[in-house]
Amino acid sequence: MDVSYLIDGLNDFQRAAVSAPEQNMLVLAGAGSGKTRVLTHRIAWLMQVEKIPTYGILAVTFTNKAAKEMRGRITDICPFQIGGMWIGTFHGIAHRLLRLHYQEANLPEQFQIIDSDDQQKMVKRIIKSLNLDEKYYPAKDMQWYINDKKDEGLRAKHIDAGYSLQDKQRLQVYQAYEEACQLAGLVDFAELLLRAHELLLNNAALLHHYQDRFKHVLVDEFQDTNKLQYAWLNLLTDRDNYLTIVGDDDQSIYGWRGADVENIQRFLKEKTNPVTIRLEQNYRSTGHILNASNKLIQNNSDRLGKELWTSGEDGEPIAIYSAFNDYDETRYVTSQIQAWEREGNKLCDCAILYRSNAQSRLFEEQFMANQLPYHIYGGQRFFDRLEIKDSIAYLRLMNNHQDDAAFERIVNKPKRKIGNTTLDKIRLCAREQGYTMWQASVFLIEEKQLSAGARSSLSGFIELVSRFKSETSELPLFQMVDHIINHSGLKAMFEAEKGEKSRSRIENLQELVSATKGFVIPEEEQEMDELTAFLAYAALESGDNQADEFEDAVQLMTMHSAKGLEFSQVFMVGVEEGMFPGQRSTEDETRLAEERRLCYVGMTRAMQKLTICHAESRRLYGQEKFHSASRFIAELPEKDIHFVRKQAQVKRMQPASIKAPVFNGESQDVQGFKLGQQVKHVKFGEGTIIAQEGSGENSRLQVHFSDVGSKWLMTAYARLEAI
Ligand SMILES: Nc1ncnc2c1ncn2[C@@H]1O[C@H](COP(=O)(O)OP(=O)(O)OP(=O)(O)O)[C@@H](O)[C@H]1O
Ligand SMILES: [Mg+2]
Repeated sequence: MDVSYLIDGLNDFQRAAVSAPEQNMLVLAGAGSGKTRVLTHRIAWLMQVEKIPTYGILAVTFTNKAAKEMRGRITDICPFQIGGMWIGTFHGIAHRLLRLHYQEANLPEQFQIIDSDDQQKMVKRIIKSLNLDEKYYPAKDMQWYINDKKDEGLRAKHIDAGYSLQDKQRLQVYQAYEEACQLAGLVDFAELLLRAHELLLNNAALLHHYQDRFKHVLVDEFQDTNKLQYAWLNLLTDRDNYLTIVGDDDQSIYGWRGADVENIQRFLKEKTNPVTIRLEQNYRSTGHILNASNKLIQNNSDRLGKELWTSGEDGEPIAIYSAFNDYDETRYVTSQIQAWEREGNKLCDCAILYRSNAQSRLFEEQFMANQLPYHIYGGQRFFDRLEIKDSIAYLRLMNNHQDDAAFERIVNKPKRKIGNTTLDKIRLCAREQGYTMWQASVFLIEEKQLSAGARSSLSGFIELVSRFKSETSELPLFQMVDHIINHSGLKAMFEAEKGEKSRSRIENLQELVSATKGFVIPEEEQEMDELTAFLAYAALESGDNQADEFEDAVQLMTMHSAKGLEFSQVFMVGVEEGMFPGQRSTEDETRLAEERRLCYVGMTRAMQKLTICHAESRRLYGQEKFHSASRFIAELPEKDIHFVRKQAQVKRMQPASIKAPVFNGESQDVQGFKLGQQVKHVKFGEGTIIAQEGSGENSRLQVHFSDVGSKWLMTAYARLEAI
């Protein structure tokens, strides 16, 4: 078979990696050097040249989207079906293993995955049930504590209780939480991995089976694996099989979540004869973008060290836009995107990257006003909407009566007169008897330990859920969901609420029916029944695969979620001291280095055009904040950047000298005033209009006065005079 097409278009180093003999291998290289491409071609090569069957390959990626793309790319370059290949995220793969081997993993067959929100609620209930004060043990902190320990591979029983009361009680919460989850058959995200690791660690036969099966395990974005993930990979490839890792230490951006870049060194030390291949040619970005990102990252110490070059053109210098404020920043970006579209480019080739999700709001408003289609990644997932979580909780409880998280969520939803007194009794009974909420309810009903009213309401609920199970057991999934939505009272409850919000909730319920109708069990997950596979999908799906992804729309996302992606034109916004790097990161070298890596990730997403924006003032949490440009901007070489409005920079240093700012963005008239206009106020003196909000009677203007600084004024009452 002629496989030269798999290496033809590659450079020598890429080719060496793709066609290497079977071995443990590290591909260490900077952004845009073709790591992901090499990984895909390597998989195709292994199958065609080394004759590794599809089921002999396990590929791990960072997101579901990346997994889907990788499957697509391999399909494109392979002449045969690759259905049996395992490609997924750590969570997805761990989940499959646990489903397949739930008994060995000591889980009930119907175990369910809980998300972070459910987890927090569970932790909260545990803290309460242990009579601990949430002031000293905030549920969120305890949740972090638990997940952190799990990421390190530690169960409560492995941890030394220590001497302080606080340590002891935290451990007590962890232990009680573990017990509650075990009883209810619930598995949180960190638990998926921990169990999957223990599953292999404690079952030699199973471990050998998978070691024999997966001849090659290949991992993309390896720099962001945590200790436990590495331990699992290491264990799985500890026989006559091989681990290939692909990564870039300069792009390690999840340290705060336990990712450990030391894993690269561990790999080199612990695996047999690891071979390192470095790729140094960048194919993604223009010369200016590449050079500036290289220079930026050189400000970090402790790097493995890489230099990237490109044979491509220098392109345009990076544009630095100094906005007056956040509105100005938004308007500028919008006008640039409109111009880009007018030049015949596609909107989906254009991305706006920010440090935190909250920054998307102004862009959304501006895009809506300008009728620019946009897609936000990492916004609220469809499956996280309240009404969808409610419906899914019914499905879960029907599927597994012991699911306490689902029970708590819907026992009184819609209201069926099961109040807190009854619930507290159930919780107490559950704790004392070691029961789940369901078991405790049945017990209390049978033992007649509740008031007649409470008993009848509670047995009504228990019967309802049991009935659902028998009524729907023969139905296809979408009819099952339809039945539940209509007969649980959920739909009627939202209908009774009236208003825009409830209308959209009802539409979403309909959408859920459609989603289940269109749901196909992935080819490689055929062992699961439809309901189980769907519930897993709802829990693990990233929310970024929604239909409008295919629409031509501007892409908005955090720099974290942009990892691995590329766009012709990129805007990085809010690049200010206090925002990026964030306030807390400026006080800590390690955090600052991680922020710089994030900046490197952001910049290297751009192929042709990169614009970095910062705003001199910004409304945050209802307050006006003044920020200077980020130190990261100052770290870029002069020759690779171009200030779009240098004047604003000068002005920032000497605020008193503001006279006639040049305004480049679009501006609309607000009651006769325009952005950038000079005005006079009776009390504050002379100033410049730097922002506007709202329209007509309710409009407000922000004016920067030479003497007193910036003030927001109601246009209608400020009695401003144009000068
Ligand atoms: N040999 C090559 N010839 C032409 N284009 C290439 C070559 N290798 C990679 N590319 C292209 O360069 C771009 C970057 O490749 P890829 O996404 O694989 O890089 P990466 O190293 O995984 O980047 P990141 O670190 O951001 O994940 C892609 O558009 C890819 O198709
Ligand atoms: Mg990549």
